[in-house]
Amino acid sequence: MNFTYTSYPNQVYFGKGKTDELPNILKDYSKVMAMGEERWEPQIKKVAKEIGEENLYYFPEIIQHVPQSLVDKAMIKLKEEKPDVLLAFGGGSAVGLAKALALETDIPIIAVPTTYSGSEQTNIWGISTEEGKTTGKSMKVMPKVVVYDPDLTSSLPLSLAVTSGMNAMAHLMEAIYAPNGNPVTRHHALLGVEYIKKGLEILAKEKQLTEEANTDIQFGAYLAGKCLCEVSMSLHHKMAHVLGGSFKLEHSYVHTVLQSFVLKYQWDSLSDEIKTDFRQVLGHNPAHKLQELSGNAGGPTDLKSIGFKIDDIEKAVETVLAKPYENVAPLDKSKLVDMLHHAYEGSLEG
Ligand SMILES: NC(=O)C1=CN([C@@H]2O[C@H](COP(=O)(O)OP(=O)(O)OC[C@H]3O[C@@H](n4cnc5c(N)ncnc54)[C@H](O)[C@@H]3O)[C@@H](O)[C@H]2O)C=CC1
Ligand SMILES: O=C(O)/C=C\C(=O)CC(=O)O
Repeated sequence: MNFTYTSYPNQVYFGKGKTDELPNILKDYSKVMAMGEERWEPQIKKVAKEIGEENLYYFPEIIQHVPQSLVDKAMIKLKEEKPDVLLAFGGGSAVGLAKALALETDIPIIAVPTTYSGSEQTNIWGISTEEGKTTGKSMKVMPKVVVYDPDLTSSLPLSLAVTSGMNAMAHLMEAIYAPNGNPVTRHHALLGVEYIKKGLEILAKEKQLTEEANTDIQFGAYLAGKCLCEVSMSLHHKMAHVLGGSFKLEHSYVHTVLQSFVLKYQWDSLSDEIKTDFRQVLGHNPAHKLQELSGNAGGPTDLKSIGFKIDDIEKAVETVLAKPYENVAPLDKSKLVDMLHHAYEGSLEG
């Protein structure tokens, strides 16, 4: 073996009811700026009550893909309130806003994820403007503590549980074949695939987010975020950021549909060892299996149904190629256009 591996430090609490530990986790800070949608106000207000209401300022506005205008608005409040810790309560969008603030201020983040996005485990930030989405990496945005409480993700509607689980699955997939991959990350990624696959199969069978499925997917999502942080993102994430950031499609839907088509695109360039790893966890046709995991659980399987326009294919590919991520398969414009046509129709044949 011959590899380089970087692990990223943070503390993880995982289990039902772990949110109750927040007052203790926050005890060394004097002022909390909490951000999260109104659905989490009761939980945030409960923390405020326990640490003293004057010690917590609550910012309830959250917008997906973190528009710069929202960051500016939250920054004005941050300067008034002078927090020494940011509490991100919610999905990747709440965590994303906290990251944008931390990037400029170096204030630490405590994250309480309520979806399976994995953002809470990464040093990756993303901010959108009219020109599209810019992403980058900085240790300033890596949450110091992450509290995974299945009691919070249990309220996810079935459809979102499927697509958010598939968002995490996409992180695992790109970690398995990352150009700068390593056996430690790959081992965790394969384990994550097993957990998420099991959870999604329960969703397909039971037609509801059972406690077992929720815990399986949430644990897989923790591993997925960790893996995403440890290696670089490739074609799939680049394409997803373009479709989400520039064409305003829903983040987890894009990830859900795209990944089977990108895996097919990459397949012939993967080593035999990596193909074997994929087959071990996803069966003889991993791309089909990924599509089936979403489709059988009622998730989307084509770009057409999630609002992508066929006329935008060329522009999307050009945007990807203008600033590509390093990728295992060569990036070829006509092949990428063809891939998006197949993804538009939801057809893995041909
Ligand atoms: N920087 C990183 O490493 C990563 C960043 N992201 C970013 O995160 C954003 C997407 O995050 P997501 O979590 O997919 O979406 P989100 O945070 O926008 O939430 C999606 C929807 O789910 C609802 N929701 C959240 N938790 C819920 C719950 N427990 N029960 C019921 N409804 C709930 C929200 O109200 C919202 O309508 C994107 O901007 C994406 O770029 C995503 C993954 C990794
Ligand atoms: O696409 C993902 O799920 C991973 C990374 C991002 O979304 C980057 C961001 O925070 O915008």
